[in-house]
Amino acid sequence: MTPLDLTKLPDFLKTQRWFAGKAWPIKSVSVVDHVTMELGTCSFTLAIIEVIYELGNPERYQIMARQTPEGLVSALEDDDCVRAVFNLAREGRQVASGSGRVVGEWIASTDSGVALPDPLSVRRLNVEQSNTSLVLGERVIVKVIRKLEAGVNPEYEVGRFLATKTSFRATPQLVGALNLEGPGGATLALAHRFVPDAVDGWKYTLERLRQEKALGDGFLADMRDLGARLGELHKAFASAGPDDLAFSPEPLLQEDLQRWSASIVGELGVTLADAGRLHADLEGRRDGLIAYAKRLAQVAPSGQKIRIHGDLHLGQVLRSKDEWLFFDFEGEPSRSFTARREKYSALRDVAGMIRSFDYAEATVALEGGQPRGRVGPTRDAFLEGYRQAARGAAFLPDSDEAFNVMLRAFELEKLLYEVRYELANRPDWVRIPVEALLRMEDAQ
Ligand SMILES: Nc1ncnc2c1ncn2[C@@H]1O[C@H](COP(=O)(O)OP(=O)(O)O)[C@@H](O)[C@H]1O
Ligand SMILES: O=P(O)(O)O[C@H]1O[C@H](CO)[C@@H](O[C@H]2O[C@H](CO)[C@@H](O)[C@H](O)[C@H]2O)[C@H](O)[C@H]1O
Repeated sequence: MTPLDLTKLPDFLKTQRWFAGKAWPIKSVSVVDHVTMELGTCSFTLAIIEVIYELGNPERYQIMARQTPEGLVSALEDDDCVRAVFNLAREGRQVASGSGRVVGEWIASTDSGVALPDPLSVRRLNVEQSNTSLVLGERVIVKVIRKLEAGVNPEYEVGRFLATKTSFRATPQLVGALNLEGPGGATLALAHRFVPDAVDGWKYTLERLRQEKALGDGFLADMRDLGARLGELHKAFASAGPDDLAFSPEPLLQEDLQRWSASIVGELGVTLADAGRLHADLEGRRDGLIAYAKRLAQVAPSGQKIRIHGDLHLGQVLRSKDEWLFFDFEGEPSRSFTARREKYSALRDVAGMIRSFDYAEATVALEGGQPRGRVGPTRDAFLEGYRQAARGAAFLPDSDEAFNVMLRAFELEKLLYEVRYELANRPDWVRIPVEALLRMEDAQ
């Protein structure tokens, strides 16, 4: 097989949808590890490359490509190669790499439900995404992970935990994975059950808000259900035994609350410094907002820290057959894997979803002046479902007051994250979290 022409990599990267560094001048690209894949009719190079920019931190990416006289071509454009990559996981095969090995894994306990058609069709998911997803036989969705981080991938770890250690099924089950073991170790691909005809929660909610000026009972019942499923997800996380160190619940201590509170105050400083130039009126809210974070440090500690979803919003749930399913457990993309794997208060996920209701209402209002005021009932229904499902759980704070103070502080934390996220990615959207910050009443 012709080796890859490394001098062509920067140009190749700039044409790839998943490449996050398009705006930055590249200084150099080097290969950290590679595998020559000779898989039946398909041959290509799987390479882990490191991109060094003129400015900023280096990034690692996975490419699966082959050299042709016309230039580099992605192997995933070839259906046979997609099937061959999938079969590495399906058959639990191993292939040596330059400094480690690629290990395929098929999760036996979920196998029985995945009857794959033969021949196995391949469909590319043409959506804006930071990875590359392919649907096989309309039964399995394989996500080839592009930007690689150091450490254990939370989406792999959580998917494996839920599929093998719990009976929680409100999620497309993880059925297989490809991991690179060795010095450049990383999760390379994940295979989940594909949910046909699913609509994501964001599209679903926007549609309902567009149609229903006054929210109907059906929509509020769906939101109650969403809350209940989240309560069950948290109960599944909290069910880990004491030997499962990555998942077992831990007591929530005063120092946790103090650490989280200090971190929110720090994020407030950074965020107002960035956003304050565009939205001068935010500065006047600084003290009022700091009070929310400070109240968090004064709460009497109760409940537990558990593993959580970590980046929960309406785009991270699917609606299919009148059921909600949670997916994409990779956590907030801007944080390190270590930070995303930390145990936290479950209320952080609750706050994330509540923020999404405000985003949905603001989006519909911007489209054509639909009335405001629908976040409150949506939030109430969602919280009612959550509290009912999680009632008596050891991970929840032991008083309503602590519940509310913590929830408000995590809503503020998410709002600040959203301001930074929007400034970096979608400046036109920054007004949504900024306006919500301006609306926050003074903490009691
Ligand atoms: N199991 C699944 N079944 C059906 N559709 C899915 C499934 N998982 C993901 N999707 C769809 O694929 C899109 C991209 O998946 P996601 O895991 O969010 O990729 P990325 O992390 O690259 O953004 C999602 O927005 C969703 O619409
Ligand atoms: O889905 P990702 O893991 O990439 O999450 C990131 O992008 C989200 C936007 O796509 C962002 O979510 C924010 O916008 C949503 C509407 O597009 C809204 O529903 C969310 O509530 C809001 O936070 C998310 O924060 C970011 O991590």
